[in-house]
Amino acid sequence: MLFQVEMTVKLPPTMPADEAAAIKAREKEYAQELQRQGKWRHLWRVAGSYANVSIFDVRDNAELQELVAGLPLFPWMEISVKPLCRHPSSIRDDDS
Ligand SMILES: O=C(O)C[C@H]1C=CC(=O)O1
Repeated sequence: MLFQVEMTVKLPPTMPADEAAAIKAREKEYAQELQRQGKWRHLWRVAGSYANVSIFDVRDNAELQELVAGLPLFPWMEISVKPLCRHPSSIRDDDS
């Protein structure tokens, strides 16, 4: 199942820089591992903001919840999710 996930990161300005850097490093490792596994299919920065638009390819809603809740930055994110299905005019083979 494909989902569009939008994540906006809101770290408190009072968080010490080294703590923020450590969380971001763990986040990067986690995100890259899910990309290698094919579960996090696309990851795009929303220009001009600390936000991304992502496409997840997961078994079901429960797996999406598990993966997203496991993000090291999860406690400081606003997240919105939209379920996707194949567009009838798409010419891409990997859209479903
Ligand atoms: O930077 C972000 O958009 C937040 C998060 C998503 C992947 C990652 O490495 O960090």
